[in-house]
Formats: sequence, structure tokens, C-alpha cells
Amino acid sequence: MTTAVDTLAGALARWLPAQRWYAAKDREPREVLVERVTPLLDGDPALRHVLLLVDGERYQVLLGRRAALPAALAGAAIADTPAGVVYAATRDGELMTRLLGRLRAAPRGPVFEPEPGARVALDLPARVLPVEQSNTSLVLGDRYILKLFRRVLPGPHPDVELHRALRAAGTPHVARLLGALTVEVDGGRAALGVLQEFLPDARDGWALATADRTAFAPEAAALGRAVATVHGALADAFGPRNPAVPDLSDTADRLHRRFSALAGGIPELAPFEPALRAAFDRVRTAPGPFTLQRVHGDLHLGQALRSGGGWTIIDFEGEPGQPLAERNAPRHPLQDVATMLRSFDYAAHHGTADPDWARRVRDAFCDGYAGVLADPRDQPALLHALELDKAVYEVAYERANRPDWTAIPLGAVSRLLGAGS
Ligand SMILES: Nc1ncnc2c1ncn2[C@@H]1O[C@H](COP(=O)(O)OP(=O)(O)O)[C@@H](O)[C@H]1O
Ligand SMILES: O=P(O)(O)O[C@H]1O[C@H](CO)[C@@H](O[C@H]2O[C@H](CO)[C@@H](O)[C@H](O)[C@H]2O)[C@H](O)[C@H]1O
Repeated sequence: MTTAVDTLAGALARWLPAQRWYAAKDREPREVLVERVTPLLDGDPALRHVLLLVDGERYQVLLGRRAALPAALAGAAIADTPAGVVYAATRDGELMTRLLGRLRAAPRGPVFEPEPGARVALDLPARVLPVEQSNTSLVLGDRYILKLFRRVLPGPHPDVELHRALRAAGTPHVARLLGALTVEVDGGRAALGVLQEFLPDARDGWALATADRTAFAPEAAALGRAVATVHGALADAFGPRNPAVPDLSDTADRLHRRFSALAGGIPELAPFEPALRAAFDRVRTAPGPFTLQRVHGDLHLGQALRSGGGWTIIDFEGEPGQPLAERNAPRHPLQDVATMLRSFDYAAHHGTADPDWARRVRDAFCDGYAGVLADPRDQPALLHALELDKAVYEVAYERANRPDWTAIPLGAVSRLLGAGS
């Protein structure tokens, strides 16, 4: 006999592949299990928090239910049931306005905890950010931004942990953390979301750099200083968990493993494999010693917001597709520098190509960074290998998400190898 939960699971299996935050986007999941349903609001509309196991991986979804959907929510429908239409509740401003206030400790349900000393208004009008991203973000009253993670992973979450430590250290370059949403799973707590101060006048670095390349150049030095300041604060906050290592053989091994995992099904990368692996091997003899530390882990121009208060770095969750242990592991800080340099190259090759601009902005960023910490250009082999690693990741990312963009990172692999170390 087919139950209501089976019907819902089937409808979710058809709906998931169209969601950008669903990792295995290119196919319908084999199995969707509704693991736990927590009622947050009864009536019409109703709101449920739902944990799903999708091919064994845990996700959270917020489901609304109404007797009939208003036209504005027509695109959010998931299933027609005898009790009403079930739909993606994050699209429903009315329900999302009430979300924070409904997260009271229902047994094993989601909980919202404000940070010590933070006074949080629980009923500000909500709107969902129109950008498609790895997660789903709601702006509350233009004062807060609530990011709801889609994957639910037990253990310390870097977006919460790093923001908390950076604000405690008084770093001006991060948005204030106001609270966190968590849930109990597998005997521990898992982060479901973070609430932060919203910067209403902010524009992200990608928008700025692509709108007017000339105006962006002076900003790059300030961005370099901001990233170095954040690195210094992260090193202080988390301490020398992994004190100076004599060489970066472990990093080289990791780059090789990542290449094998990422490039397997990508024939365009095959001709570059020997040169890429040689570049990764050169990391083994880069002059040390090195101190590894917590880093941002997924830094690019879209993660840097420019507002009246200067540069703010956002989204410290690392690459969302990686396991938490990998994302929380100490790394060389040049990893973040390398990924930001890749972003300048993206901006330079978006529209009319302007490699000279990329070189100027890259130098300005490194100058700014070098004013606070060591000059990234003092480690050319490491920087080169880390840029290549990110470009390979980007080829895989673009093929899966934006095939028309694949030429940008693929061209970069070729250019970076041609340029040598
Ligand atoms: N504190 C903030 N103030 C203003 N806008 C923000 C803030 N944090 C994030 N944003 C906006 O939300 C978007 C998504 O945030 P982000 O943390 O990068 O989510 P994701 O991990 O899903 O990419 C950003 O590109 C930015 O435009
Ligand atoms: O922001 P996310 O954490 O979801 O990061 C993913 O998506 C990014 C694109 O939105 C992608 O970034 C790549 O494209 C950017 C331009 O759109 C460019 O500035 C970045 O340098 C480039 O890597 C990112 O790789 C991916 O993880």
C-alpha cells in the first residue's frame, strides 16, 4: 500500500534534481527517505521542517502546505495531496517571516540559539534572495541574513565556528554572527543555518570587477589586506594546531588525489595531466618551514562584499561538496590567495578578455596582502600549483553547472602551464 509519506518522497525525488543546491543535479535520486518531520506551524498555511535521506545523504527542506497556492507561489509546488498543495516554503515570505519564532525546542526538532549578548527580533519580514546558490538565504527586515544549509552534516560547522572566532577576535572584515540553527542527528548536533548581520549597501567583488574593471584595481589592494587580516586572525584564534611542518609533501599528495577524483571523466584535461602532476610535485621542494592553519577554503570574488565599511569576507563553509573533516583541516593560507587570483582571471576572461588587467589586479592584491603577512609571490611553486588545482576544480564545476563557462578555467590550465612556475 502506498502511504502519504511514500507519495511525498516520490514527489521530492522528482523535484530535487531541479534544485541548484542538490549536489547530484544531473539525475533523479535512486532513493528518497523522509527521515524526520517536525511541525512548526499548523493551519493554512502549515509549515514543516523535514530531514531527508537522499541516496543516504542527509538534507533539510522546509515544506509549506496550503489548500490552494496563490499565483506567486505556483512555481514552488512539489506535490498535490488530499490535504492541500505541498510546496517549497523558502519561497513563501509569509511563512519565512514566522520561521525563527517557531524554532522552539520541539523534541528532536530544529533549534535557534542566539549568540551570547545578541538580541534578535524574531518576526522581521522575510524575502528569499533571488540568487541560486549552494544554500538558500533569506533576508529578514534588511537587518539579518539567514543562510539555510541544505546538506546536514553532524559536527562543528566552519561557517559557524570561523565566524564566531573571527568576531570574538574583533576582525572588522566579517559580518557579525547573531545565532545558529542546529538539530540533533546521529547523537550529535548538526548546523542547519547561520543568522548574521545583513549589509544592505553591499556589492560583491564579482559585480564590481565585471561592471568596471578600471575602478576595481585600487580595490584589489584593500581586498588583499582584508584577506591577510582574516588569515592572521584565524591563525591567532585557532592557534598552531599543526605547528610548522618542514615541507608540504602532504599538500602535494592531496593535490594529486584531488586531481584523480576530479578529472577522471573529463577528456579535455587528459593532455595536461603530466604537466599538472609535475607542478603538484614541485610543491614538495618549496622552501619551508610552513605553518598550516584554518582558512576560508572557497574564496572568490563572489565571497567578498564591498560596502561603506570596506571589504567583508563571507561564506566560510569551504567547498560544500567536501566532507566536514576535509573542510575543517588546516591548510596553507596561500590556498585562499590562489583561489582569489583565479577569480581575477575569471573576471578578466569574462566578456572581452583583458589579461593585462588580471596581472595588474593580481599584483595589487598581492601588494596589499604583503603589507600584512608574507608576500604570496615569495612562494611561486606553491601558488602556481594551488591555482592549477582550483582551475581543475573549476573545469569540473563548470561542466556540471555552466557548460558555456568551461572554456574560462580550461584556458587557464593551459595558460598557467605555458607560463611555467
Ligand atoms: N552579510 C551579508 N550582507 C549582505 N549580503 C550578503 C551577506 N551574506 C551573504 N550575502 C549575499 O548572499 C549571497 C549568498 O551568500 P553565501 O554565504 O555566499 O551563500 P552560499 O554558500 O549559498 O553561496 C552572497 O553572494 C551575497 O550576495
Ligand atoms: O559560491 P559557491 O560556494 O557556490 O562557489 C561555487 O560557485 C562559484 C560560481 O558562482 C564558482 O566560482 C567560479 O566562478 C566565479 C564567477 O562566477 C569566479 O569568480 C570564481 O573564481 C570561480 O571559481 C566556485 O568555483 C564554486 O565553488
